[in-house]
Amino acid sequence: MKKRAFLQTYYSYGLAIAIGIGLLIISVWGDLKPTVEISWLDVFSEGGMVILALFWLALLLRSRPAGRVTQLLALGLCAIVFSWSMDVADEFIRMPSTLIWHNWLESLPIPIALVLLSIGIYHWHQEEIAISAQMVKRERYFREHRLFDKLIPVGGAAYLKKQLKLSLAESKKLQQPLALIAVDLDNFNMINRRYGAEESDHILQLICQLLLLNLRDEDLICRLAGDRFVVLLHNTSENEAQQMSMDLQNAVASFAYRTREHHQRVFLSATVVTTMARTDDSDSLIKRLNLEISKTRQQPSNAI
Ligand SMILES: Nc1nc2c(ncn2[C@@H]2O[C@H](COP(=O)(O)OP(=O)(O)OP(=O)(O)O)[C@@H](O)[C@H]2O)c(=O)[nH]1
Repeated sequence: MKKRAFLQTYYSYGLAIAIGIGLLIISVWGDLKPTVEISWLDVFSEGGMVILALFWLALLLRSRPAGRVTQLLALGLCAIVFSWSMDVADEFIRMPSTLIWHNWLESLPIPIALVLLSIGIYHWHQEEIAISAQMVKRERYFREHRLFDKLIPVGGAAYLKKQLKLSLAESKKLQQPLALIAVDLDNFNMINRRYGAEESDHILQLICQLLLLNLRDEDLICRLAGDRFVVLLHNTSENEAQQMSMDLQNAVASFAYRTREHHQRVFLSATVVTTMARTDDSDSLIKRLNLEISKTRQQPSNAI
């Protein structure tokens, strides 16, 4: 069983058993209230809170890998769901007024939950700092997961346009050169047909990693479309950008890869072009890059 599926089962069963035991305890000591005494408004609002907390728990367990942060947050949320469930049960069951300990079932888990959640959120914060350091070449000014590519964890075309607008404004203000490099894999259509979509997806992911390795921390890479990546180079001269584009081209050409199934050696090459941002806006700059790629491809020395 996968770790995430195991976690989901483990916490769901644990929580269901805890709630079951809690209900059993209060129903042994208490009596069912007559319908007229039940406050349905309280039942719905408290029930809604339980459903919300279950929703948070489900999102957490579905999205996070196993580990200390997940464990602390999940335990904290389980304690909240347990406490709020007991609160709902309290609306249906009347406990003898001489009993005081049953209130602990509702009130005790809450401070425990808050402590667990606080420690979990603190470690989550530390984890986020570490992840942000690794994401530095994929996000420059902001993170917007909806604009990130699902297959390859870098920004897509919409993210590139937004970042380009910000970079253009910044380079104008600071009077610094802004260079762009486009890397387009050659004959990727053939790779797709020969090795299948799954293998080609994997190759695209690896190529993106390879390009990332060859960039500086202040550069930003996005996937403009299919097999075309664009790199934004802040405060970079044309000569520096040309040198980097040659490095990227050489990196792709020397990419040594064997397919996962039949271990066939895959050879790749890329058409790489460089352009400097001048007076144009983000749309015309991207258009210019695409045109440069087509022109370079049509040159006889690049005919494939
Ligand atoms: N596996 C995979 N293939 C993709 C993805 N996006 C686009 N493609 C494929 O990439 C190929 C791009 O085709 P073209 O634009 O003709 O590029 P090309 O075959 O590299 O041709 P040239 O660029 O002219 O060398 C097509 O076969 C697309 O199906 C993707 O996310 N995954």
